Formats: sequence, structure tokens, C-alpha cells
Amino acid sequence: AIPSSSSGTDSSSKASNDNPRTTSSGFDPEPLEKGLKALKQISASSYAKKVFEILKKQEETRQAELAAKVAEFNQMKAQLETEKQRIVYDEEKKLAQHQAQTKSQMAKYEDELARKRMQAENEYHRVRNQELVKLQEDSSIRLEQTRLETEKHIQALRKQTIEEQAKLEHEKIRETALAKAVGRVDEIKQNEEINRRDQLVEGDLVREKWISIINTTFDHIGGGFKAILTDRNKLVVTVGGVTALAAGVYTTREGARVIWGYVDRILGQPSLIRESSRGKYPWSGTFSRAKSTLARLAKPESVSNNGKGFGDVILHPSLSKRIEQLAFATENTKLHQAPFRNVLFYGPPGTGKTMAARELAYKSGLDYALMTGGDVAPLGSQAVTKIHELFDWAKKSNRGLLLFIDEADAFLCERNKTYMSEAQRSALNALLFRTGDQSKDIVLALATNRPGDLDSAVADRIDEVLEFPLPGEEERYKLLKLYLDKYIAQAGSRQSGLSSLFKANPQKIEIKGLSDDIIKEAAAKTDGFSGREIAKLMASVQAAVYGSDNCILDASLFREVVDYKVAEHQQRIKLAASDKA
Ligand SMILES: Nc1ncnc2c1ncn2[C@@H]1O[C@H](COP(=O)(O)OP(=O)(O)OP(=O)(O)O)[C@@H](O)[C@H]1O
Repeated sequence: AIPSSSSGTDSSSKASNDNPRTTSSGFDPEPLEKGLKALKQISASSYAKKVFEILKKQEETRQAELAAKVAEFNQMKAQLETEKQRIVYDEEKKLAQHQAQTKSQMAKYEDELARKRMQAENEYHRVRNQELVKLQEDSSIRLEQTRLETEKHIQALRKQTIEEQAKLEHEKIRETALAKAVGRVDEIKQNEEINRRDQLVEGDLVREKWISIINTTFDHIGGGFKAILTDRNKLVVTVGGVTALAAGVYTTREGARVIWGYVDRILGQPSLIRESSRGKYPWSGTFSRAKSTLARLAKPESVSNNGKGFGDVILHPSLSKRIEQLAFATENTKLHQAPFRNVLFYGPPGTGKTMAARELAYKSGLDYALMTGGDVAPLGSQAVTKIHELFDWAKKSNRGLLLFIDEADAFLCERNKTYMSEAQRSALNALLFRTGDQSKDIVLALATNRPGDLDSAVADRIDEVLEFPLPGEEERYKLLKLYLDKYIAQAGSRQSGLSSLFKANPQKIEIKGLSDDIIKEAAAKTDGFSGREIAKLMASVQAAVYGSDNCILDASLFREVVDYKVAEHQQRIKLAASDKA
């Protein structure tokens, strides 16, 4: 059996022989010949059948192996198919995932884009809205400016009209007065002519009468002189009588002068005092006190406030309470014969320091005298004497005296200031000397706008320091009401006393629609105004009303005056600031 297989192998090896025995057409017959030979040997062999069976079996085994291989191959193929399907599935899954991821990214991206677009749109709308608002604001500012300018223009026109009307009225009055004066002059001239003629006649008569009287008198005197000169005794008596009469007149005159000087020294008011409740004469203090008491009784609610508050002085409640306490303490001090306490009032001008000092004196039951620091310097070398005179005079008050020195810094400033004169320094020293000890007769009340300028020795003599600030809104409201009442509501009310017989009453002012709210509005606008400025504002309102045709005060006229007064105040502040700079 081996030879056949080997012959098979040989045939294959011969087919791949490197040196084949080939025909011209390329066919090699050698293997076929060998095979034939082998077949012949097999068929000749007794084992030929067996060989065929073995070959057959070999072939069957080979077929079974091939079938197994095919099955294996099919299994592999199935596996491969499964693997392929798995891979395809995985790939598809991956692809689907990838697609899903891409889709979600796309969605995210689109979302982001939409959000950004919205933001951009919002921003655009916001900017546009801002621009619109700005445009609206600009236009309203422009409108406001136009309105203000128009108002200003109207005010200017109104003012001009008022001025022109006033001018016309003035002119009319002048012309009427002129015509009347011309008429009166003519009348006087005519009367004069008649009078002159009458006087001439009368003069002739009088002259004749006087000539006859003089003649008679001279006849008598001539007779008298003749009698005296001829009678020696009569002559002596006459000369003695005339001499005695002259001596009497002279003595009386000089005596009266000496006595008056003495009385004046005791009771007279020193020249440094500008205003005093004691007055220049002994009876005037009593008279003025009685007068003010009557006035207070007549107007209890406004002046004395029923004993409470500070009447016409509007102060912050805490300040007015402190002054009341001070007045009460001073009154008690006087009752107990204890030394008085000196006070210093400081604050901006026109905040009621002088008024409060007057009220303090009144409430504490003291006499009151006011001098101003600026009056001392012009006295020169006389200043020291005048200061001593002043303190001597003040000591004579039975009730005790509140000596109020206004503008104290002008007189009582630091002694080592270079511009201070020797006389001023001496006057200050005199005051320091007179106030060195605690006094039981005099309360010194100093007022200044610059407390820091006071001499340290003066500051040392002060027991109470009160600040008078600019009025707050509530105080301004009360001040406006007070001066509205004084200058407007009471204007034109009938004057009392003798003066009403000679003076014409001012025209009455009618107030229309001036509510509390409008006054409150004015109080808010007048921030920074002093009490004096508010009083002046109301005086201006009064002037504006008198300048108008109908003498009516309404809200618009009031507002107009307040507005220009506020503008004036701001201007003054600006000027003061630029001056300082
Ligand atoms: N508190 C106030 N209440 C009412 N009126 C006031 C007040 N403050 C000022 N005035 C008005 O201002 C005027 C001046 O006030 P006053 O002389 O008391 O001020 P002052 O503080 O002493 O001023 P200065 O420092 O300029 O002397 C007063 O006559 C009054 O019309």
C-alpha cells in the first residue's frame, strides 16, 4: 500500500521536478509510466484486494476527517458569523451612542446658542431701554429748564410791570402833588397880596400906637432917672438891687448845674450803653417796665407766652429750656444774695442772641443794659474811664443788672493781638479787673459770632456757654408764621396812642389761600437762613404785596418772593465762599 502512496507522493514530487523530461508540447510521460508499473505489480500481488480495502478505508477515514473538518469549519464559520454579528451589533451600538452623544451635544450647543441669542437680545433691549429712559430724562430736563426759564421770564416781566406800575403811580402822585402845589402857590400869592395890603394898613396903625407908647414911656423914665440922679438914697438902693439880682441869677444857674451833674453821675446812663431797661432818668426805668408789663398783659399769649417759653424769640426747644432754667437760677441767685453766673451766647449772626438776652433779663427780674464791643475802640484813652463809669452805674441797680455785650469779640479779643491798641488793651484790663470776683450785682452776658477769638481771661470768667445755631426746619416754620402774623396779618391794624392821630394807617393786607403746607414748603426751602433773614424775607413779602395792585397776598406771590430770597441767599453764600478762597 505504501508504494501507491509513495507513488502518489512521487508523482507530485515529479510534477514539481526541476528538470522534467518534457515533450515539445511540455507533457512528461514518466510518472504515468511509473504508475502503470505499480498498478501492474499490485494487481499481480496476492494482497491486491487487501490493498484496495486499506485504500478504501484510508479514503473513508480521510472523508470522515474531511467531514469533521467541514463540521469544524462550519462551527468556526458559525462562530465567526456570531462574532461578526456581535461586532456589527457593538459597532451599531457605538454608532447609536455616538449619534446620541452628537445629538445631545448638538442640542446643548443649540440651547447655548439660543441662550446667548436671548442674552444678546435682552442686552440689546436693556441698552435700548436705557437709551429711551435717558432720552426721556433729557427731554424732561429740557422741559424743566424751559419751564424754569419761562417762569423766570414771567417773573422778570411781572417785576418789570410792577416797577412800571409803581413808576406810573409815582409819576401820577407827583403830578397831582405838583398841580396841587401850583394851585396852592397861586392861592398863597393871591392871599399874600391881600394880606400885604392889610398889613400895610395895620402897620401904620401899630406904628402910630407904639410911637405914642414910647413917647409916654420915655417921658416916665426920663422923670424917674431925673428923680434917682437928683435923690442920692434912691440911687444907692437901685444899684444894690440890680447887683443882687445878677448875683442871684448866676448862683442859681451854677448851683443847678452842679446839682444836675451830681444827679446825673448817680443816675445817668453811661454813654457806652445803647439800650437799657433803666433808661437815662430815674423814672424812665419804672415807666418802661410798667409799659412792657402792660404790653405783656395786653398780649399774654404772644409776648409772655403765659409765663412759659420765650414769647417772640423762637429757639430750639432744648435751647429755650436751658435759657429758662438759667433765668430761673438767676432769679433764685438774686433772692439768696448769691453771686451771679456769667453767660456766653455764641452762634451765627441773626440767631436771636440779643433777643434771648433781653428775655433772660426780663424773666430773671433783672435790669438790662446793652452795649456793643465795637463802641469801645473809638473811645481811645477815654475807654478805661467809660468802662469804670459803666460798672459804677451798673452797681447802682437795686434789682441787679444784666450787662449784655454784643459783638464781644471786637472788644474782648486776645490781648496779645498785634492790631490791638494800647487803649483797647487797657479797657479790656479794666473790665477784667471789674469782673475778677464773682459779682452779686452784675450778670455779664457776652454774645459773639467767634467765641474762639475771646481772651482766655474773659473765657475763664464765663460759667455758662450756650450755642445759638441756625434755626432748624420746625423753628423756621414757627419764625415764618410769627413774621407772617407781624408783618402781614397785623399790617394795617389801627395804631394806638397819639401817633395814630398824625400818621395814616397802612393799608390792610388780605391773605388768600396761604395754607400751612405752603409755609412748611417755604420752611423747607429756607434751609440755612438765620432768624433775621427770615424776618427780612417776610418784610420783602410785605413790600411785594404793597407793590401789587390789589394788596392781596396769595400763594403764588408768596412762593415767588421766597424763591428769589432763597436764590439771593445762595448767591451770597457763593460770594462769601469765593471771597474766602
Ligand atoms: N430766634 C429768633 N426768634 C425770632 N426772631 C429772631 C430770632 N433770631 C433772629 N430774629 C430776628 O432777627 C433780628 C436780629 O436778632 P438778634 O439781634 O437777636 O440776633 P443776634 O444773634 O444778636 O445777631 P448779631 O450776632 O448779628 O448781633 C431780630 O430783631 C428778629 O427780628
